[in-house]
Amino acid sequence: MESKEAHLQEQQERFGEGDSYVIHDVLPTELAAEAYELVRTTVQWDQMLHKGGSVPRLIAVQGEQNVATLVKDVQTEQSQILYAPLYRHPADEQLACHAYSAIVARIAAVLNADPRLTAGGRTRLNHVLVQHYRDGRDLITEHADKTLDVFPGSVVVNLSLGATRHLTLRTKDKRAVTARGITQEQRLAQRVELPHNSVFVLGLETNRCWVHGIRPARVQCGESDGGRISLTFRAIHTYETTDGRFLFGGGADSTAPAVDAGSVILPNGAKYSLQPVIRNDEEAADRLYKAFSTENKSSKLTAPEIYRSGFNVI
Ligand SMILES: O=C(O)CCC(=O)C(=O)O
Ligand SMILES: [Fe+2]
Repeated sequence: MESKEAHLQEQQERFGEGDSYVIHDVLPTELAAEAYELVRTTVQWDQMLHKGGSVPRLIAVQGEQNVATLVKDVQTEQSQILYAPLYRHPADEQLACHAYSAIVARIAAVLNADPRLTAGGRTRLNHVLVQHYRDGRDLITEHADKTLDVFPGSVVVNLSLGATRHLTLRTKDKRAVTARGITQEQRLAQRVELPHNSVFVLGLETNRCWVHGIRPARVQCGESDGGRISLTFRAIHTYETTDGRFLFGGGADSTAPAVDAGSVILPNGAKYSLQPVIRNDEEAADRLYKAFSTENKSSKLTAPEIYRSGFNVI
């Protein structure tokens, strides 16, 4: 049994740096049949603004909400505080993170039960960016996913529902390619087919060295003009209290001056000090934007080198 599975895994086509691949027929048949319509009709869609314009697709953000124990250092009294994962990426304003809706929670439960998607159970897909490509014209431009808030060692899990589209992968740097005895420096490109009910697993090494995007459908080449919904699940290790006042965790600035906001103890026992969220600080927002832009371009720098001590700006 085990060797058959290992054999199948070996045969699987690998993309990017070899840590990325497609898994087909991920959701059980019944769930796969109703998921597209249920997500489309029940999710609260938003328009996302980037550089003053609407991006060409609809977006919704959801995450697992949990209750932590709030501990004030000077008091013995404890209270409870609600928090949710925080995933920061370039947008004029971060969209509100809603609790997992019923259909998204059902999908997340299936994905979280698969050890390939959770680093063998060590990480948890606690956040999703849901995107509706309404027809073949909607797209996402090439980018690297922003890993400031992503759990190191996790994978990005991108579930496709509806019409088949293709994801384009392209190396950030030129690489030496030899064809017919001639060596040239060029950016490599790969095309990944994303049919209904497939998951594209994006490994973080591929994300460091390659950008990815979804181009408009090539209808004349047989691609469908129909709607597609992608659910990009991530394991996030930065959190925001749902009152919007504090953040904590992996992507928060660990060197910020201590405040007496107290600490939180999560259900798993982990303890973090609360950092006040910084808003409307152009200088801080600009530094974060520059770091995002570096992640789009650099294959040399790792996330800790790009984001250093973290950020408290949203
Ligand atoms: O829709 C897709 O499959 C890609 C989504 C994506 O790349 C992202 O949300 O970062
Ligand atoms: Fe992406």
